[in-house]
Amino acid sequence: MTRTVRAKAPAKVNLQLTVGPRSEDGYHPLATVFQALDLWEIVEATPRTDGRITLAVDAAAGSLIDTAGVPVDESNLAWRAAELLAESYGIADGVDLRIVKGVPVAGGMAGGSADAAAALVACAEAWDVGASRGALAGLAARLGADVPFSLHGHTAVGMGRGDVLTPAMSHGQFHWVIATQAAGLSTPLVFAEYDRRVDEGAQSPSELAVCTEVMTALMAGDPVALGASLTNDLEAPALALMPRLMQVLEAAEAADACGAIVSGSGPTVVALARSRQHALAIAAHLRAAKVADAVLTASGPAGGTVVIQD
Ligand SMILES: C[C@@](CO)(OP(=O)(O)O)[C@H](O)COP(=O)(O)OP(=O)(O)OC[C@H]1O[C@@H](n2ccc(N)nc2=O)[C@H](O)[C@@H]1O
Ligand SMILES: Nc1ncnc2c1ncn2[C@@H]1O[C@H](COP(=O)(O)OP(=O)(O)O)[C@@H](O)[C@H]1O
Repeated sequence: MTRTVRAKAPAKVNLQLTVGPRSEDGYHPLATVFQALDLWEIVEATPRTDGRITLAVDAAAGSLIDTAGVPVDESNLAWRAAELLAESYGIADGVDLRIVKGVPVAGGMAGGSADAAAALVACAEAWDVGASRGALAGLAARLGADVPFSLHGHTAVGMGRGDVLTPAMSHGQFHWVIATQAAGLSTPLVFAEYDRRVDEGAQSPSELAVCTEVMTALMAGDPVALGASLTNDLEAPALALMPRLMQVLEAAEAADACGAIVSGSGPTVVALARSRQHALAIAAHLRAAKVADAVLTASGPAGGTVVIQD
C-alpha cells in the first residue's frame, strides 16, 4: 500500500554572519551562528512506481505566504533533493512531493533549504533507503550551503560555506519578531553587492572567528546581551539594495527591541524581544509603523528536520 510520509524542517536566523573574501569557486568563507526558529516547511512524499517526480506547492494555512516565486519544476530544491537521494541509493521509484510553506520565500530564512532537508528525510523514509543521518547530511551539503543546518536545527556554528557545523550550547527560548517584505532579495546578488563594496573599500572582509559575546549570551539565555551582539556582514549590502529596510530596523529600535538585524541575505528583518509578551508588543508597533508587508512572531532554538508522526 502506498503511504504518504510528512517531514518538517525549520526556518533559520543568523545571529552572527561574518563573511570572508570571495573564493575562486565564487563562494565566500563564513563564520556564522545559526538558530533554528519554530516556523516550519512541511514536505509530503508519496512514492510512485513509474520513476517520475511531481511537485505541488501550497502556503501553510493562515500564513499569507506568496508562493508565486517558488519553482515547481526540477529547479526546486525539494525536487533536486529527491533526485539526488534516488541517484545515490539506486532508487527506481518516483515520488509525488507536496510542499506546505510556512517560511517566507527569498527572505534570508532558508525556506528553500528547509524544503531540501525535509524532502531528503521524507523521501528516505518513503523509499525506505536506510540512509543514516550522517549520510543525509553529506547529501544536504551538495544541495546548498544552508541545507545541512536545516537538517540539523537547534543552534550551531557554521564554518566553510556555512555547511561545516558544530552544535552550540544555548539556554532557554528566545522570542523573535519577523518583519517580511513582499519583494525578495537574491542571495547571489547580495553577495555580489558585498564584493562590490569590498572592492570599493566601503566594507572590509572580517576575521572569520566566532563572536564570544554571542556564545556567552546564548549560554546565559540572555536576550538583552544577545540582541546587543547580533552582527551581519550582509546587512550593509542588503540595505544598499533595499534602503527601506533601514526603516524596519529603526522601528524595531523605537519599539525597544533587544536588537534587530537583517536575516542572512535579507530582506527579512528579525528583532529580538525580552519575552513572548514583548515580542507581541514589538510586532504591534511594526505593524502600526507599516514598514513591512507581514509581521510574525517565532521562537528558537527549534529542532531539526524530522518525520511528523500522524
Ligand atoms: C546567506 C545565507 C546565510 O545563511 O543564507 P540566506 O540568506 O540565503 O538564507 C547562506 O550563506 C546562503 O546559503 P544558500 O542559500 O544555501 O546558498 P547556496 O544555494 O549554496 O548558494 C547560492 C549562492 O550564494 C552565494 N554564496 C552562498 C554561500 C556562501 N558561503 N558564499 C556564497 O557566496 C554564491 O553566490 C552561491 O552561488
Ligand atoms: N523549495 C523552494 N522554496 C523556495 N524557493 C526555492 C525553492 N527551490 C528553489 N527556490 C529558489 O530559491 C530562491 C531563494 O529561496 P529561499 O530559500 O526561500 O530564500 P533564502 O535563500 O533567501 O533563504 C527562491 O527565490 C526560488 O527561486
